[in-house]
Amino acid sequence: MKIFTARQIAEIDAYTIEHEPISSIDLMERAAGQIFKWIISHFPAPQSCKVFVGPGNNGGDGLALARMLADKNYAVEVFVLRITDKISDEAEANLERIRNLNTLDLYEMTSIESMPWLFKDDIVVDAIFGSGLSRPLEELSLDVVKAINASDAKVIAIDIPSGLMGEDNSKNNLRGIVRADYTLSLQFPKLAFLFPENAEYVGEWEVLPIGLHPEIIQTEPTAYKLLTREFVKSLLMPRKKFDHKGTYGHGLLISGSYGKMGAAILASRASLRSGIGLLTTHIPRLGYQIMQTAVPEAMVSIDRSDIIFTEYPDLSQFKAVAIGPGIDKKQNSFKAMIDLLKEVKVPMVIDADAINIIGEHPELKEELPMGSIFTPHVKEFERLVGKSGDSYTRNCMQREFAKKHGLSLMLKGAYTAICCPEGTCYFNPTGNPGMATAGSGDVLTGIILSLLSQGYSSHIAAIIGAYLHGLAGDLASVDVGVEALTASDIIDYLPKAWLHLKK
Ligand SMILES: NC(=O)C1=CN([C@@H]2O[C@H](COP(=O)(O)OP(=O)(O)OC[C@H]3O[C@@H](n4cnc5c(N)ncnc54)[C@H](O)[C@@H]3O)[C@@H](O)[C@H]2O)[C@@H](O)CC1
Ligand SMILES: Nc1ncnc2c1ncn2[C@@H]1O[C@H](COP(=O)(O)OP(=O)(O)O)[C@@H](O)[C@H]1O
Ligand SMILES: [K+]
Repeated sequence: MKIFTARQIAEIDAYTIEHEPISSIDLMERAAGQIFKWIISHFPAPQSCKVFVGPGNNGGDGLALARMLADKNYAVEVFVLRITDKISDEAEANLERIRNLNTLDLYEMTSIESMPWLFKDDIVVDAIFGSGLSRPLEELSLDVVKAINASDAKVIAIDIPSGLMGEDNSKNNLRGIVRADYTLSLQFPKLAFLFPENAEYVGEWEVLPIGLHPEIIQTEPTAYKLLTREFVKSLLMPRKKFDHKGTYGHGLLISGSYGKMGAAILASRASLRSGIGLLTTHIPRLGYQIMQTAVPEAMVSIDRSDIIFTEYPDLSQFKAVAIGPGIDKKQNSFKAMIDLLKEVKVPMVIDADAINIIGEHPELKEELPMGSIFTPHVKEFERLVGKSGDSYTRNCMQREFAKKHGLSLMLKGAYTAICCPEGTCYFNPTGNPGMATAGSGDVLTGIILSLLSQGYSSHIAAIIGAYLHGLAGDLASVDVGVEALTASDIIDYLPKAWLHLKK
């Protein structure tokens, strides 16, 4: 699913109005109708609704919604914030439609003095500003937002919480953003919803389709996409009857050190559960018996060191190489890593301490093999790319780094972001907080190595890997819950995740 900027959404609205064609007021009616349907199914009447309305079309949506709710016997009070004398034509038309209704109460607010008391059982509809917000809130709208945030009422934001910018909030006044319980986004999610620091404003969000024109949605370019099952499924390569294990490639996993052999086991098992033909896991000597016992399907390559990574096997037979899970950052590992980066010609997955080593030795950035995949979490990302104060800026840095070095850079988190060398950034919706547990990143590395070995190109391996990993975690959480979920559970649910993805 494409994610557009606020400016693009305005263009898509305008295109729809001209080419469907549909009048702006009817499109608004459609939007309000969708929100209305959502509210009556989640909060059936009778309920007390207080609708706060701003000067633009977001306010217009709120006014149309208020009429629909009143008609359905909700106790509706509408508060029109008189922020400016100008009010959009569609909002004005909807205001006219309710002016003489005796099924609702209409108030004009010129100062915070007329702010109503908000009760715990009230539903507050936030229709103050939508995607047309151009600057941080001030004066009356800021005061109203603060009052809404101070209440215990259930807050439903139309399209986007008022005060939140669709993309860049690095210069916003954070006290002037509605903290919604639910955000009902029209047709598309906003980029800002995917950043962790905005979760407290957005609450639970849902996308409500309003029938914007499919032609422009298809042709309008965007750098941001949210992964869907259909899209990920379309990337899968079918297995053919006469395929053999050579068809699915031989991968090399360099993993583990003294005290961290578990990482090698988790990544190996995940790789084998994701379709790889042959797997060799290179580990320090002392891990030999552990590996052979825990993962009999994997071949084992033994380092001369008992406890760390210091060398690697002949690379000619491998279709992909992954390095990182549990390797540590000792000096000899760093040296072996330099040689490896110089010699490798196949795509790599670079994770954990392998990322940290490159972060500590910036000169290594010049050696990064093209087409590789980096899988940092935020801390590793900062060591590799640099620090930033907010997620939007971090995302810009991430896209820039991926382009500059010609690689896929995946930033792991609740909406893992995968930035590709050509500039697109995909966000992964699968996964849950149960996956914030030791070793779940190692599992991801194993899955991606497996996909690369099978011949998937780098960014596609990253996309399928992230989606499948999160899906396995989601399916596991249904049975074991989020608290008890372990990285091994993610591996155990990979079979179900594959079946679910291919359904
Ligand atoms: N026909 C359409 O274009 C549709 C628009 N829709 C709704 O319209 C919204 C976008 O409408 P608009 O573009 O009118 O934008 P808004 O409703 O967000 O309002 C923007 C207006 O507020 C002013 N403004 C912006 N920031 C301000 C600030 N900080 N303080 C004071 N005034 C400020 C702007 O100058 C502009 O007049 C969407 O979020 C959605 O809810 C939906 O009805 C679907 C159809
Ligand atoms: N709240 C969350 N929602 C969805 N996925 C999550 C969440 N927390 C963690 N994950 C996923 O779990 C994995 C954790 O990786 P990482 O931090 O490297 O763990 P480790 O180093 O313990 O292996 C990532 O793929 C991340 O996207
Ligand atoms: K809003």
